[in-house]
Amino acid sequence: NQNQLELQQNPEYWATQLGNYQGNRFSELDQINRDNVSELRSVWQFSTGVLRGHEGGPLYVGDGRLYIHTPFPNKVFALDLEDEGRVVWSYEPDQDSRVIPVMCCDTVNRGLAYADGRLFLGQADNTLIALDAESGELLWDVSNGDHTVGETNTMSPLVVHDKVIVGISGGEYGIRGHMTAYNVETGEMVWRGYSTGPDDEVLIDPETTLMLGEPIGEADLGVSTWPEDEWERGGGAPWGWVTYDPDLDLIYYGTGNPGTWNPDQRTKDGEPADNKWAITVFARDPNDGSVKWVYQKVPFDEWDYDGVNENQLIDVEFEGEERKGLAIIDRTGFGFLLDRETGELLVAEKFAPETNWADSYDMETGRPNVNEDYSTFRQGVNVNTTDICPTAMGAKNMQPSAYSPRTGLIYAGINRICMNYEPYETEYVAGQPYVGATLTMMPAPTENGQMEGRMGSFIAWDPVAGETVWEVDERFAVWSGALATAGDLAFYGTLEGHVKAVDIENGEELWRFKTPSGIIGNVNTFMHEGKQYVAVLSGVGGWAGIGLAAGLEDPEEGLGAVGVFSALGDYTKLGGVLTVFALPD
Ligand SMILES: O=C(O)c1cc(C(=O)O)c2c(n1)C(=O)C(=O)c1cc(C(=O)O)[nH]c1-2
Repeated sequence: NQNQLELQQNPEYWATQLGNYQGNRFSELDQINRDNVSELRSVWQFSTGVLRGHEGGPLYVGDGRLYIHTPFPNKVFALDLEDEGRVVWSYEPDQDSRVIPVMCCDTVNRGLAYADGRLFLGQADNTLIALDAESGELLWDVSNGDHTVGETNTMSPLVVHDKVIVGISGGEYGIRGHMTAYNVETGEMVWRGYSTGPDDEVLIDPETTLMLGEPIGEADLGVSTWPEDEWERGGGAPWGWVTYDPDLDLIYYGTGNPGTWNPDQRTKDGEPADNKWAITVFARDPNDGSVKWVYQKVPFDEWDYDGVNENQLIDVEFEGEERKGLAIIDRTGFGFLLDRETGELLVAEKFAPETNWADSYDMETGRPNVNEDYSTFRQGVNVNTTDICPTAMGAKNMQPSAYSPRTGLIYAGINRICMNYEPYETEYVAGQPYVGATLTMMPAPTENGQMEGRMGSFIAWDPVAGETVWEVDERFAVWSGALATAGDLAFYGTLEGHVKAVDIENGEELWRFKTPSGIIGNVNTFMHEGKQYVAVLSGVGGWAGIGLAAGLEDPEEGLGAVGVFSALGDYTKLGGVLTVFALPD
């Protein structure tokens, strides 16, 4: 989209949730920098009036307003930046509250998209809407799914050309994932590509769609790699972020976990089956949805390693050659680097050293070398496989990472937790959970000098060398999106509610501020009338904060999240607040 591209190229704006199409969450602004960040102060705060987890962040497109959103009921606010956040307009959709209990991981929403004077929001109940940014008036709405069968929406749409592209959630309800494009002006559906099923519905051509750089060759793997009709309940919900390369004209996203979490129900002839195309990176042509290449990160998932984490598009030098790279800080604990033109796998190394479900990746086949001791399938149904690292939450969840072209490093908040996982036989009932596993979680083992019992860290990752350059321990999982700036700073939030700025070179903490609630949103920055601002939504929740958000107390509830984060309530409580920071005049 030409307007979105122009806005992204202006460093004063923050026009899309990930900062640019490439997903880099990097700002060229340097008014706030290493030397003065200690003076950064809150200039105003705004309470959204909504209690549960606040993900995503504010957009700024140069019109003197911040556009923010909330979790269910998905209110939208336009706030006047020149008048301490005065509400210019607000919009509240009318939604069926029966969607709340079918949202797996809190009633979160990852934010608005913007282009050509329109704001786009994917409501929890799958209604995709376009609002007039000037007035807040509803321009059109369209239904992208049915919440009565467990389909919901939490993701932020992405505008590419004249299309707004949106996925769907419901991997824990046996839905069939898809990515869909709608016309920006009318809301009319243009294409839909499913994650599982026959090629003509996934929009794969086995003769031309590549896998590891070669044509797939075999037809309908999205059907044949499942037992019977299990692909119809196959999950693969693409509920995370979409990135876009304007030169190659390709969009990139990953699909979530396959159907039930009980691997035994996804075998063929009693042996593991690939369950394609769950946990797969898709490169699609945004014009017609056709698939250019696929890479399945985890064939036959046994741990809920949803593959939806953001695909950062970065240009790298790899073995002496310039490559158009795609980097992932993946849920599996591995940092991947792929060629984004062909889908070839270049690097797969552990960024969370405790990762034990696989020892490594076979770079020829692109498959993980699974460790049988932690294979929940080999250990068996109704057997509790213990001390698997990372947990089903992944070594990194949806919290988007940042990339600085100045350092060539990726900055990410990560999770340091491990789990016990016991699969059990489950039956599909539309609109009911289709999970089939019981989980408990505990802090990952620490090494000398690391914070005892720490459950998170903030890391700088070299995506080409496949090495962690520095890391900072955090008490809880870091569930907030990172920001990197030309002021030599990296920012992130913590579940206790701190927003922190660290030295991008070594992770040394230079500034912190305690917001009113835990942070699972993303730190954004922009400039208005010569002043650089930093802004973040706080409001604890998400899967990590589900105990607080949904009032759960049994440690096994929230699939083990309630138990491992039970101490969180000692540090923070619920409540959505936008905090805007600037340097003193
Ligand atoms: O498979 C799915 O459909 C699905 C959806 C979502 C979601 O939409 O929030 C999450 C997950 N899975 C999931 O596995 C997960 O770890 C998770 C964390 C969060 C969050 O916002 O904190 N959402 C989700």
